[in-house]
Amino acid sequence: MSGGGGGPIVVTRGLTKQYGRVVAVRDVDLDVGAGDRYGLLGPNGSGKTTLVRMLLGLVFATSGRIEVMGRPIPRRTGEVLPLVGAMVEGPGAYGHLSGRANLALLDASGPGRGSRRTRRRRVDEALERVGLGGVDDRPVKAYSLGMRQRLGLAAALLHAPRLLILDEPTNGLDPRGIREVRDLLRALNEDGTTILLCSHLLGEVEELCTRVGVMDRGRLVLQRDMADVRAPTGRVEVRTPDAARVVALLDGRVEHRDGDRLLVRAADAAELNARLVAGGLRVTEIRPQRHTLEEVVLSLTGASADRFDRPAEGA
Ligand SMILES: Nc1ncnc2c1ncn2[C@@H]1O[C@H](COP(=O)(O)OP(=O)(O)OP(=O)(O)O)[C@@H](O)[C@H]1O
Repeated sequence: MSGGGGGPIVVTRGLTKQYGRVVAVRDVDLDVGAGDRYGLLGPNGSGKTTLVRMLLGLVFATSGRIEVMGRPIPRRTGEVLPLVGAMVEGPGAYGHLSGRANLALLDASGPGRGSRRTRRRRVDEALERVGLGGVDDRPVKAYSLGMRQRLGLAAALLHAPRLLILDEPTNGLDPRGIREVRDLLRALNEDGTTILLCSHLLGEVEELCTRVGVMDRGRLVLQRDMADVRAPTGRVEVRTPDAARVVALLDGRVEHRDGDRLLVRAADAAELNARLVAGGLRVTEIRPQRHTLEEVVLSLTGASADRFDRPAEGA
């Protein structure tokens, strides 16, 4: 079974989950490779949460199989969980305790041992990493949603996981918080942590992820490295005040014209530019055409981009 970037970290084959008559996840073959920042993208109700819950052994599949770090789930979930940091249940915490006390409790129940001082440092470091280092001892029930989200992340980071699984990690954060979480996830990933996150936000996945999976009504309808999604299409976008003459010069290679903008079949923008200039034609702008993730997703799901920002009907 092949993974995405490095060796396989999460692999599913034919994974299906049915709740009564609702098929929440249908026949999914997921491949997350070591070192990936994998974004599982899909509108609300498309099955992302159910899928990641199955990976963690929290929900049992109806059929299909799962391997996380080479171990079959759910049979060997117990071996895998100490290597995984997860925030999928929403950032749950005891409201009457401080963030630090919540993490200390969690740490005490976790796999990592060590002296009191080691434990204290581990908690402090996790708080520091998510930007809650200076937080006072007010109870979690007084936290904003953004602070709770950060605390949930800190909990997922406590034991230096090899794999982080996060469901909508920027939920409730303001633009600055979103950027901080994104930077944090990039830094963790550079240190070797594989990241699998669910999101209904195209922009978030496009910005952060190296690999993308798109869910649509329970199916994984696309799974690709972002570099391939964003690869040049073999066409060049040209803007020129001499559009009619360019069309004549290139004879049949112009696929589309919109005023002074042309779409030209050509592999190399620099070469095309040289040819136009040599022909005495002026070029205002020229660049290889690339598809955005949004264009790729829409061509696959045939739906409006709006579906990624609000609940799907009848899902
Ligand atoms: N415990 C359950 N019992 C019955 N149906 C469920 C259950 N959990 C999920 N579903 C259904 O399965 C489908 C997929 O839900 P899921 O929560 O996995 O989607 P999602 O993409 O994560 O959406 P969201 O972002 O809203 O959580 C939905 O139709 C949902 O109603």
